[in-house]
Amino acid sequence: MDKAVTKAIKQSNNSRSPFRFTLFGASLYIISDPVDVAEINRHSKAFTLEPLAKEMLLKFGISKPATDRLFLPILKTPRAGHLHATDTIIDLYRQHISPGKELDSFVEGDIIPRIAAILSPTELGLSQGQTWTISLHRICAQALVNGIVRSYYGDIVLQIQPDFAARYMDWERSSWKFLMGLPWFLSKDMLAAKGDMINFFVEYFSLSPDERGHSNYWVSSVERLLRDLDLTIDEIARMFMLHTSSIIGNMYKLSFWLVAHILSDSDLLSSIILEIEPAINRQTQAVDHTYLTENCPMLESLYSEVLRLIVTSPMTRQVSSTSTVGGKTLKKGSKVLIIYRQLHLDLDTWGPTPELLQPDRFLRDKTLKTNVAYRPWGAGKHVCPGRFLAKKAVFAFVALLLGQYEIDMDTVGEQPFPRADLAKASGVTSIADGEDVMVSLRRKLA
Ligand code: HEM
Repeated sequence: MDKAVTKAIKQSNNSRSPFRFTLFGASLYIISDPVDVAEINRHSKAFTLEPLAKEMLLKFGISKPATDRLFLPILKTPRAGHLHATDTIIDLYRQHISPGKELDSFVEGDIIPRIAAILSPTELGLSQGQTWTISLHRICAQALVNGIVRSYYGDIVLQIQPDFAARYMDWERSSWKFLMGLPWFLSKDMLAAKGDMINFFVEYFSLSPDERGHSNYWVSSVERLLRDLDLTIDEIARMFMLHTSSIIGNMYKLSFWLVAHILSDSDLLSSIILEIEPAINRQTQAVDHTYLTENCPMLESLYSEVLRLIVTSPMTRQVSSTSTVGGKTLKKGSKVLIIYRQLHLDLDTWGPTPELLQPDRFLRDKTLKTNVAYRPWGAGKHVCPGRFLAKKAVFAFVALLLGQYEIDMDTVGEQPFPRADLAKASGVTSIADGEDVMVSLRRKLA
């Protein structure tokens, strides 16, 4: 999709005005001017997500009556007031993982201990002096898919699905077939992976709270809400599968790109190790996540720069009242498509070679983070509620990996920097097939 849209923008003489484009048979307006994108994000009533979200739920197997109930205002929830269940679920994310005590206790009590356990020398079977070679993609998925899923649903996940990450990857690899509506006989792998994921959640939500042995504010609040709306267990499973994909779908890929960039530049590696060192205790595996997010300017700048280059998520909205954007009239009922990558490669903002990574770009210019051409988390009503959690989890992962191990990209065979698969537009860019890198780990002295 990225290639097709870039080509279409070039064919329109790099015009930034909204233009019509046909994608997989559907007609859309492509919006690529950062100012127009900001306009659309500001007017969430005129450019709405609701009909598209409903379409997705129906396609994902939620019945029509249940989908309708998910969009009816619920008055009895004290905080939610007039919100409907779909908005209430987003509100619950914000209550749970916006900066504050709830987020800190989730990060300290669940997230860091689980990532630390997965990355511990004992778990990896590494004794002092030994070197171990492992796929970087695998270690990122172990820590930031298995670790995060267990933080949300508890360690019972291990019993229901010991390698949740591997099953999730099967779904991620094949989910484009679902999105494109391929017939069943061409989608057997996707259907099997989707079925495995749904079965996991059916099994989980069939357990009593005692049997689960773990409770998470967001999971139990959303479960209660969906049960109150009389969704079936199968529908509850499907809803959680969709949301769990938002929770785990991007952090492991972001960590992969972040660590790959750090390892490919020895000066950058040294400066980041120096920055994170005070935040990690190798003996206890304790991580000071506040220190990491407040006192590591180079890591912070690199994180912002990597996000700029790897967030490809397309944002779709439906025009609910005829509006003018960028001098063009967009008719009610039409759809708009914003590809964040187009903003993030804007020549006026990022200079003549926007595709090149500059680790200290955001350190040199502190205004860039709020520039209209920088929106890795979206903006407006639908801005990502998980951005604070994502940063803390990814920084903790980087600190636990680089703080505990001497780590090298395996240069046997002279691996070039891994290529991204820009054809799959799913949030953070995936690693192209066969582009994983091997890294060798040696335990540092405690
Ligand atoms: C690297 C990590 C992540 C990236 C790059 C990312 C990116 C984004 C973006 C660009 C949007 C806006 C989409 C739109 O406007 O249509 C979004 C929305 C969303 N994100 Fe994230 N996200 C990440 C992590 C997370 C995490 C950890 C969670 C939950 C724990 C999460 C939950 C959500 C949800 C629920 C929405 C929909 C919000 C709404 O519709 O109001 N994300 N994310």
